[in-house]
Amino acid sequence: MENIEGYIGLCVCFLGLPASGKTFSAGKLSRYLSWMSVKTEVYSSEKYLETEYGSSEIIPPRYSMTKVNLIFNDLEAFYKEGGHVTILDFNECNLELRQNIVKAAEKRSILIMFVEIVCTDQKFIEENITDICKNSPSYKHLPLENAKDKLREVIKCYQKDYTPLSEAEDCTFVRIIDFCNEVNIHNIKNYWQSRIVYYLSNLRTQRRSIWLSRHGESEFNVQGRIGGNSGLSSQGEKYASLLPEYVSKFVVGSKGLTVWTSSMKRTIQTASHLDYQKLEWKALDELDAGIFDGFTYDYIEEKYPDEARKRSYDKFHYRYRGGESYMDVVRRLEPIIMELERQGDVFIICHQAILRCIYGYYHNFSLEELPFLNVPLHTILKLTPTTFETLEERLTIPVSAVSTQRGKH
Ligand SMILES: O=P(O)(O)OC[C@H]1O[C@@](CO)(OP(=O)(O)O)[C@@H](O)[C@@H]1O
Repeated sequence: MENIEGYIGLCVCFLGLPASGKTFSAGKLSRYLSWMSVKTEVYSSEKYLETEYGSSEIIPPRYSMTKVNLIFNDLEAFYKEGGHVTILDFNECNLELRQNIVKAAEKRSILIMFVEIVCTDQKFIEENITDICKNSPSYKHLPLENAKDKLREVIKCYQKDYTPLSEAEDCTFVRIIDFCNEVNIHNIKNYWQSRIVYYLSNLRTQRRSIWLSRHGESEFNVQGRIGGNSGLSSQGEKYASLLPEYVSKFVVGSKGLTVWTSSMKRTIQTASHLDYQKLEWKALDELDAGIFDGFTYDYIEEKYPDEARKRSYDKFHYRYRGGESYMDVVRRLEPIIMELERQGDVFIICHQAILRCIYGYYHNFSLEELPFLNVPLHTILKLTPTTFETLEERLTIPVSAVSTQRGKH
């Protein structure tokens, strides 16, 4: 991330009532930025209230100037160690808190951007209340029904002095109302702020899943060759022909399903028996192995030992001569991620390196870990992002296939 002129870093400050979907959006934004190589950290502002929270008192504690300064001292330390973006998640939205934040940020040359999340969907709020009460350190020690009553009371308290952001405040903000049905933007100053607005205004906070699979085993997989555009092996064909049966069982609500494939033969063949709307994406094509396309790993090690060494030394950044690195793949997958965040039921059939990058985004793996993630052939993954983690189910289809997983060496 390039420096933001005149500032030591950017702080994205989420405001809104508890259970409105803020923590989900803040977590997703953090994952997205980290995946795009922007060093990002979420600071749970609640942590700074710990001593008072969890008592039998319903009136929630407030962030005094002293507390806001404590938070900002930590943010400052993060930027000084090379961090780029911090994300704060406040369970309230009032003028005094904003003024304290602006003061603390100005003093330290931190650029502030507010994100106000508004939700009026009672069903969604109630689901979130349950989720928070089961998972949040402030509530999970209480019996569920007591915790829910307490949180509802806390929400009422925060509602009393809720002041929406206003153009008159002269600060940068985006207000997202009811899952992006309405988005208000004010005073965006630079490239990263506009990227963040774009991401957040595509993000659907309602619970939904995506399904992922590699193509069926290919002829090249059997021969241990990388890249290429070969067709499916006989085992791969079997996988493709069984897919409709498993997809109809495993993919809930599959009527409106869209199947995304790459533009390569092996993914298109794998999807060929599926009777759903299909979309081909060039951006989902496998990592380009450049001049090594079609080679085996043994051959590369024998003929190009330096290249093999460089790749095993830093697999994420290593770019094949005339081809791509995993980092390049992440860059080209960004529009796919953006589109996925907007869409409903999607089943993606793609390739090993591509799947590792998408999977890593949803599970928040570090970039260095992506090239080693295990995504076996003939397995459907169902990922369901929630506020606190991405839930995963794996369905292995009983058709044997070679393993193409290689450990670190
Ligand atoms: O990054 P590594 O572990 O080499 O794996 C990526 C490779 O996975 C493969 C299989 O080995 O994907 P795919 O099955 O989609 O063909 C190669 O084409 C590709 O080069």
